[in-house]
Amino acid sequence: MEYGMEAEDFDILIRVASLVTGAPNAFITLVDPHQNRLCDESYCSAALKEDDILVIEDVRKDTRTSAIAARRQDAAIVTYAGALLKTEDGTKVGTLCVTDHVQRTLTEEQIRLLRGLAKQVMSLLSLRNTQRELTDALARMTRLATTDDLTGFLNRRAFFEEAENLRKLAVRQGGALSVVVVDLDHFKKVNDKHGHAAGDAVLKEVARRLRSKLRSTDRIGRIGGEEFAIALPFTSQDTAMELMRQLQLRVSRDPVAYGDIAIPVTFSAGISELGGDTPLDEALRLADKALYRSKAAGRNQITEAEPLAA
Ligand SMILES: Nc1nc2c(ncn2[C@@H]2O[C@H](COP(=O)(O)OP(=O)(O)OP(=O)(O)O)[C@@H](O)[C@H]2O)c(=O)[nH]1
Repeated sequence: MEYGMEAEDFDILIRVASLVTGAPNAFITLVDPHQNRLCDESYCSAALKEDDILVIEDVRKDTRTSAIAARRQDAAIVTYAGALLKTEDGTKVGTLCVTDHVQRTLTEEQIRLLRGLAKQVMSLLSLRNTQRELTDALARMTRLATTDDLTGFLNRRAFFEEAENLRKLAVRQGGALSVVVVDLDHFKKVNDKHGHAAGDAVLKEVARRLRSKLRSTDRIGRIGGEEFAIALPFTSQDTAMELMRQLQLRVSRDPVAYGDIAIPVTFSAGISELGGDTPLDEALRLADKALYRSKAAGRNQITEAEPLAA
Protein backbone atom coordinates (compact mmCIF):
# COMPACT_ATOMS: atom_id res chain seq x y z
CA MET A 1 0.00 0.00 0.00
CA GLU A 2 1.17 3.51 -0.80
CA TYR A 3 0.54 5.91 2.02
CA GLY A 4 1.19 9.47 1.05
CA MET A 5 -0.22 11.92 3.55
CA GLU A 6 -0.85 15.60 3.84
CA ALA A 7 0.39 17.01 7.13
CA GLU A 8 -2.66 19.12 7.97
CA ASP A 9 -4.97 16.11 7.68
CA PHE A 10 -3.16 14.35 10.46
CA ASP A 11 -2.36 17.33 12.61
CA ILE A 12 -5.46 17.00 14.77
CA LEU A 13 -4.85 13.32 15.52
CA ILE A 14 -1.27 14.09 16.49
CA ARG A 15 -2.35 16.90 18.79
CA VAL A 16 -5.00 14.70 20.40
CA ALA A 17 -2.32 12.04 21.02
CA SER A 18 -0.29 14.66 22.87
CA LEU A 19 -3.33 15.89 24.83
CA VAL A 20 -4.58 12.50 25.97
CA THR A 21 -1.17 11.28 27.08
CA GLY A 22 0.05 14.60 28.48
CA ALA A 23 3.34 14.05 26.60
CA PRO A 24 4.54 17.31 25.01
CA ASN A 25 5.65 15.78 21.71
CA ALA A 26 3.68 13.62 19.33
CA PHE A 27 4.38 12.62 15.76
CA ILE A 28 3.80 10.04 13.08
CA THR A 29 6.68 8.12 11.59
CA LEU A 30 6.22 6.13 8.42
CA VAL A 31 8.26 3.33 6.91
CA ASP A 32 9.51 4.31 3.47
CA PRO A 33 7.15 2.29 1.25
CA HIS A 34 9.73 1.83 -1.50
CA GLN A 35 12.83 1.14 0.53
CA ASN A 36 11.05 -0.65 3.35
CA ARG A 37 12.93 1.18 6.06
CA LEU A 38 12.10 3.81 8.61
CA CYS A 39 12.18 7.41 7.50
CA ASP A 40 13.64 8.18 10.90
CA GLU A 41 16.15 5.69 12.38
CA SER A 42 15.07 5.96 16.00
CA TYR A 43 12.92 4.61 18.82
CA CYS A 44 10.23 4.01 16.27
CA SER A 45 12.35 1.23 14.77
CA ALA A 46 12.17 -0.46 18.20
CA ALA A 47 8.39 0.06 18.23
CA LEU A 48 8.15 -1.57 14.81
CA LYS A 49 9.63 -4.75 16.24
CA GLU A 50 6.62 -5.01 18.57
CA ASP A 51 3.22 -6.39 17.64
CA ASP A 52 1.09 -3.64 19.12
CA ILE A 53 2.45 -0.77 21.19
CA LEU A 54 5.79 0.01 22.81
CA VAL A 55 5.65 2.02 26.05
CA ILE A 56 8.92 2.83 27.78
CA GLU A 57 9.10 5.07 30.81
CA ASP A 58 12.85 5.53 30.60
CA VAL A 59 14.48 4.72 27.27
CA ARG A 60 17.93 4.66 28.88
CA LYS A 61 16.97 1.79 31.14
CA ASP A 62 15.10 -0.48 28.78
CA THR A 63 17.04 -3.18 26.91
CA ARG A 64 15.03 -2.52 23.74
CA THR A 65 16.02 1.15 23.59
CA SER A 66 19.11 1.72 25.71
CA ALA A 67 21.46 1.25 22.74
CA ILE A 68 19.51 3.84 20.74
CA ALA A 69 19.57 6.23 23.73
CA ALA A 70 23.34 5.80 24.04
CA ARG A 71 23.80 6.45 20.31
CA ARG A 72 21.65 9.57 20.35
CA GLN A 73 23.37 11.01 23.40
CA ASP A 74 20.72 13.60 24.00
CA ALA A 75 18.27 14.01 26.81
CA ALA A 76 15.38 15.11 24.62
CA ILE A 77 13.56 11.81 25.00
CA VAL A 78 13.17 9.95 28.28
CA THR A 79 9.68 8.50 27.91
CA TYR A 80 8.64 7.02 24.61
CA ALA A 81 5.36 5.40 23.56
CA GLY A 82 4.75 4.28 19.99
CA ALA A 83 1.57 2.61 18.76
CA LEU A 84 1.96 0.61 15.56
CA LEU A 85 0.27 1.72 12.37
CA LYS A 86 -0.81 -1.49 10.66
CA THR A 87 -2.76 -2.17 7.50
CA GLU A 88 -5.68 -4.61 7.61
CA ASP A 89 -3.41 -7.40 6.44
CA GLY A 90 -1.07 -6.69 9.36
CA THR A 91 1.68 -4.90 7.43
CA LYS A 92 3.46 -2.46 9.72
CA VAL A 93 3.68 0.92 8.04
CA GLY A 94 4.81 3.18 10.87
CA THR A 95 4.05 4.44 14.34
CA LEU A 96 2.07 7.11 16.15
CA CYS A 97 4.45 8.18 18.92
CA VAL A 98 4.51 10.44 21.92
CA THR A 99 7.67 11.44 23.79
CA ASP A 100 8.59 13.38 26.89
CA HIS A 101 11.93 14.73 28.02
CA VAL A 102 11.06 13.78 31.60
CA GLN A 103 9.96 10.40 32.87
CA ARG A 104 6.22 9.89 32.49
CA THR A 105 3.95 7.00 33.38
CA LEU A 106 1.09 6.35 30.98
CA THR A 107 -2.11 4.94 32.43
CA GLU A 108 -3.88 1.96 30.88
CA GLU A 109 -6.53 4.35 29.62
CA GLN A 110 -3.94 6.62 27.97
CA ILE A 111 -2.31 3.62 26.29
CA ARG A 112 -5.73 2.43 25.08
CA LEU A 113 -6.48 5.87 23.62
CA LEU A 114 -3.08 6.07 21.90
CA ARG A 115 -3.74 2.66 20.33
CA GLY A 116 -7.21 3.88 19.22
CA LEU A 117 -5.73 7.03 17.70
CA ALA A 118 -3.24 4.91 15.74
CA LYS A 119 -6.24 3.08 14.26
CA GLN A 120 -7.78 6.45 13.34
CA VAL A 121 -4.54 7.43 11.60
CA MET A 122 -4.75 4.20 9.59
CA SER A 123 -8.39 4.87 8.68
CA LEU A 124 -7.44 8.32 7.47
CA LEU A 125 -4.49 6.95 5.48
CA SER A 126 -6.69 4.32 3.89
CA LEU A 127 -9.37 6.92 3.08
CA ARG A 128 -6.73 9.11 1.44
CA ASN A 129 -5.52 6.13 -0.60
CA THR A 130 -9.03 5.28 -1.69
CA GLN A 131 -9.62 8.89 -2.72
CA ARG A 132 -6.36 8.93 -4.66
CA GLU A 133 -7.15 5.61 -6.36
CA LEU A 134 -10.60 6.89 -7.32
CA THR A 135 -9.14 10.11 -8.73
CA ASP A 136 -6.56 8.11 -10.71
CA ALA A 137 -9.21 5.69 -11.98
CA LEU A 138 -11.42 8.60 -13.04
CA ALA A 139 -8.50 10.21 -14.89
CA ARG A 140 -7.74 6.87 -16.61
CA MET A 141 -11.37 6.39 -17.59
CA THR A 142 -11.63 9.93 -18.90
CA ARG A 143 -8.47 9.37 -20.93
CA LEU A 144 -9.86 6.10 -22.33
CA ALA A 145 -13.19 7.71 -23.15
CA THR A 146 -11.67 10.67 -24.96
CA THR A 147 -8.52 9.32 -26.58
CA ASP A 148 -7.92 7.28 -29.70
CA ASP A 149 -5.76 4.33 -28.72
CA LEU A 150 -3.65 4.09 -31.85
CA THR A 151 -2.67 7.72 -32.32
CA GLY A 152 -3.16 9.15 -28.83
CA PHE A 153 -5.23 11.93 -30.42
CA LEU A 154 -8.67 12.94 -29.20
CA ASN A 155 -11.41 10.69 -30.48
CA ARG A 156 -14.15 12.13 -32.67
CA ARG A 157 -16.55 13.06 -29.88
CA ALA A 158 -13.86 14.58 -27.65
CA PHE A 159 -12.46 16.56 -30.58
CA PHE A 160 -15.86 18.09 -31.33
CA GLU A 161 -16.32 19.00 -27.68
CA GLU A 162 -12.91 20.61 -27.34
CA ALA A 163 -13.11 22.38 -30.69
CA GLU A 164 -16.51 23.75 -29.68
CA ASN A 165 -14.95 25.12 -26.48
CA LEU A 166 -12.27 26.80 -28.58
CA ARG A 167 -14.97 28.24 -30.85
CA LYS A 168 -16.80 29.76 -27.87
CA LEU A 169 -13.52 31.18 -26.58
CA ALA A 170 -12.77 32.69 -29.99
CA VAL A 171 -16.23 34.30 -30.10
CA ARG A 172 -15.82 35.70 -26.57
CA GLN A 173 -12.32 37.02 -27.13
CA GLY A 174 -12.77 37.98 -30.76
CA GLY A 175 -9.81 35.83 -31.86
CA ALA A 176 -9.51 33.79 -35.05
CA LEU A 177 -10.03 30.02 -35.11
CA SER A 178 -9.18 27.82 -38.07
CA VAL A 179 -10.10 24.20 -38.58
CA VAL A 180 -8.36 21.73 -40.84
CA VAL A 181 -9.45 18.32 -42.10
CA VAL A 182 -6.58 16.01 -43.07
CA ASP A 183 -6.93 12.73 -44.95
CA LEU A 184 -4.09 10.37 -45.88
CA ASP A 185 -3.74 9.69 -49.60
CA HIS A 186 -4.32 6.23 -51.03
CA PHE A 187 -4.14 4.73 -47.60
CA LYS A 188 -6.11 1.67 -48.70
CA LYS A 189 -3.14 0.76 -50.92
CA VAL A 190 -0.83 0.74 -47.87
CA ASN A 191 -3.09 -1.82 -46.17
CA ASP A 192 -3.56 -3.82 -49.33
CA LYS A 193 0.14 -3.93 -50.17
CA HIS A 194 1.78 -4.23 -46.73
CA GLY A 195 -1.01 -5.41 -44.41
CA HIS A 196 -3.15 -3.80 -41.73
CA ALA A 197 -0.34 -3.77 -39.13
CA ALA A 198 1.82 -1.74 -41.50
CA GLY A 199 -1.15 0.62 -41.99
CA ASP A 200 -1.43 1.01 -38.23
CA ALA A 201 2.28 1.78 -37.97
CA VAL A 202 1.91 4.45 -40.65
CA LEU A 203 -1.04 6.04 -38.83
CA LYS A 204 0.95 6.10 -35.61
CA GLU A 205 4.01 7.66 -37.19
CA VAL A 206 1.99 10.24 -39.13
CA ALA A 207 0.25 11.14 -35.87
CA ARG A 208 3.65 11.65 -34.24
CA ARG A 209 4.79 13.89 -37.10
CA LEU A 210 1.57 15.91 -37.07
CA ARG A 211 1.77 16.41 -33.31
CA SER A 212 5.37 17.60 -33.50
CA LYS A 213 4.45 20.95 -34.99
CA LEU A 214 1.28 21.72 -33.07
CA ARG A 215 1.05 23.99 -30.04
CA SER A 216 -0.24 22.72 -26.72
CA THR A 217 -3.36 24.86 -27.19
CA ASP A 218 -4.15 23.31 -30.60
CA ARG A 219 -6.48 20.33 -30.66
CA ILE A 220 -6.20 17.35 -32.97
CA GLY A 221 -8.62 14.45 -33.22
CA ARG A 222 -8.91 11.26 -35.23
CA ILE A 223 -12.35 11.70 -36.72
CA GLY A 224 -12.25 8.75 -39.13
CA GLY A 225 -10.01 5.80 -40.02
CA GLU A 226 -7.31 7.85 -41.77
CA GLU A 227 -8.89 11.23 -41.27
CA PHE A 228 -7.87 13.84 -38.72
CA ALA A 229 -9.27 17.22 -37.73
CA ILE A 230 -7.25 20.03 -36.22
CA ALA A 231 -8.53 23.13 -34.43
CA LEU A 232 -6.07 26.02 -34.36
CA PRO A 233 -7.03 28.81 -31.94
CA PHE A 234 -5.88 32.38 -32.62
CA THR A 235 -4.90 31.31 -36.13
CA SER A 236 -6.10 32.90 -39.34
CA GLN A 237 -6.63 30.85 -42.50
CA ASP A 238 -3.36 32.22 -43.96
CA THR A 239 -1.35 31.23 -40.91
CA ALA A 240 -3.09 27.84 -40.86
CA MET A 241 -2.01 27.40 -44.49
CA GLU A 242 1.63 28.10 -43.58
CA LEU A 243 1.49 25.63 -40.72
CA MET A 244 -0.13 22.97 -42.91
CA ARG A 245 2.57 23.40 -45.55
CA GLN A 246 5.18 22.72 -42.87
CA LEU A 247 3.22 19.69 -41.71
CA GLN A 248 2.89 18.47 -45.28
CA LEU A 249 6.66 18.59 -45.62
CA ARG A 250 7.18 17.00 -42.22
CA VAL A 251 4.86 14.09 -43.02
CA SER A 252 5.94 13.41 -46.60
CA ARG A 253 9.67 14.22 -46.53
CA ASP A 254 10.70 10.78 -45.27
CA PRO A 255 8.85 7.55 -45.94
CA VAL A 256 7.64 5.71 -42.84
CA ALA A 257 9.92 2.81 -41.97
CA TYR A 258 8.10 -0.43 -41.24
CA GLY A 259 10.64 -3.16 -40.65
CA ASP A 260 12.79 -2.90 -43.76
CA ILE A 261 9.98 -1.49 -45.86
CA ALA A 262 9.85 2.25 -46.55
CA ILE A 263 6.29 3.46 -47.02
CA PRO A 264 5.84 6.89 -48.63
CA VAL A 265 2.98 8.96 -47.17
CA THR A 266 1.22 12.11 -48.23
CA PHE A 267 -1.98 13.74 -47.12
CA SER A 268 -4.58 16.06 -48.54
CA ALA A 269 -6.16 18.79 -46.44
CA GLY A 270 -8.82 21.46 -46.42
CA ILE A 271 -8.76 24.57 -44.24
CA SER A 272 -11.54 26.82 -43.07
CA GLU A 273 -11.45 29.85 -40.80
CA LEU A 274 -14.52 30.35 -38.63
CA GLY A 275 -16.23 33.68 -39.06
CA GLY A 276 -17.88 35.42 -36.08
CA ASP A 277 -20.74 33.02 -35.42
CA THR A 278 -20.01 30.18 -37.86
CA PRO A 279 -21.12 26.93 -36.24
CA LEU A 280 -18.31 24.41 -35.89
CA ASP A 281 -20.17 21.84 -38.02
CA GLU A 282 -20.40 24.34 -40.84
CA ALA A 283 -16.70 25.23 -40.68
CA LEU A 284 -15.75 21.55 -40.71
CA ARG A 285 -18.13 20.93 -43.62
CA LEU A 286 -16.40 23.70 -45.58
CA ALA A 287 -12.95 22.35 -44.67
CA ASP A 288 -14.13 18.91 -45.80
CA LYS A 289 -15.30 20.32 -49.13
CA ALA A 290 -11.90 21.98 -49.57
CA LEU A 291 -10.26 18.65 -48.75
CA TYR A 292 -12.36 17.01 -51.43
CA ARG A 293 -11.01 19.56 -53.92
CA SER A 294 -7.45 18.70 -52.83
CA LYS A 295 -8.17 15.05 -53.54
CA ALA A 296 -9.78 15.84 -56.89
CA ALA A 297 -6.82 18.00 -57.89
CA GLY A 298 -4.42 15.06 -57.53
CA ARG A 299 -3.91 14.72 -53.72
CA ASN A 300 -0.91 15.85 -51.61
CA GLN A 301 -2.45 19.33 -51.63
CA ILE A 302 -3.90 21.80 -49.17
CA THR A 303 -6.92 23.85 -50.18
CA GLU A 304 -8.53 26.81 -48.46
CA ALA A 305 -12.31 26.84 -48.09
CA GLU A 306 -14.37 29.30 -50.08
CA PRO A 307 -15.25 32.28 -47.91
CA LEU A 308 -18.73 32.06 -46.39
CA ALA A 309 -21.39 33.98 -48.27
CA ALA A 310 -22.21 37.12 -46.31
N1 LIG B 1 -4.44 -0.07 -40.88
C1 LIG B 1 -5.55 0.62 -40.67
N2 LIG B 1 -6.31 0.98 -41.72
C2 LIG B 1 -7.42 1.68 -41.50
C3 LIG B 1 -7.81 2.07 -40.21
N3 LIG B 1 -8.96 2.77 -40.32
C4 LIG B 1 -9.27 2.83 -41.63
N4 LIG B 1 -8.35 2.17 -42.38
C5 LIG B 1 -8.29 1.96 -43.81
O1 LIG B 1 -8.12 3.17 -44.48
C6 LIG B 1 -8.51 2.96 -45.84
C7 LIG B 1 -9.20 4.18 -46.36
O2 LIG B 1 -9.46 3.96 -47.68
P1 LIG B 1 -10.22 4.99 -48.61
O3 LIG B 1 -11.34 5.62 -47.84
O4 LIG B 1 -10.56 4.28 -49.87
O5 LIG B 1 -9.20 6.12 -48.86
P2 LIG B 1 -7.75 6.13 -49.47
O6 LIG B 1 -7.31 4.78 -49.93
O7 LIG B 1 -6.86 6.80 -48.50
O8 LIG B 1 -7.93 7.01 -50.74
P3 LIG B 1 -8.08 8.57 -50.81
O9 LIG B 1 -8.58 9.07 -49.49
O10 LIG B 1 -9.08 8.80 -51.89
O11 LIG B 1 -6.75 9.11 -51.15
C8 LIG B 1 -9.39 1.72 -45.85
O12 LIG B 1 -8.69 0.68 -46.48
C9 LIG B 1 -9.56 1.40 -44.37
O13 LIG B 1 -9.64 0.00 -44.13
C10 LIG B 1 -6.99 1.67 -39.11
O14 LIG B 1 -7.25 1.96 -37.95
N5 LIG B 1 -5.88 0.97 -39.39
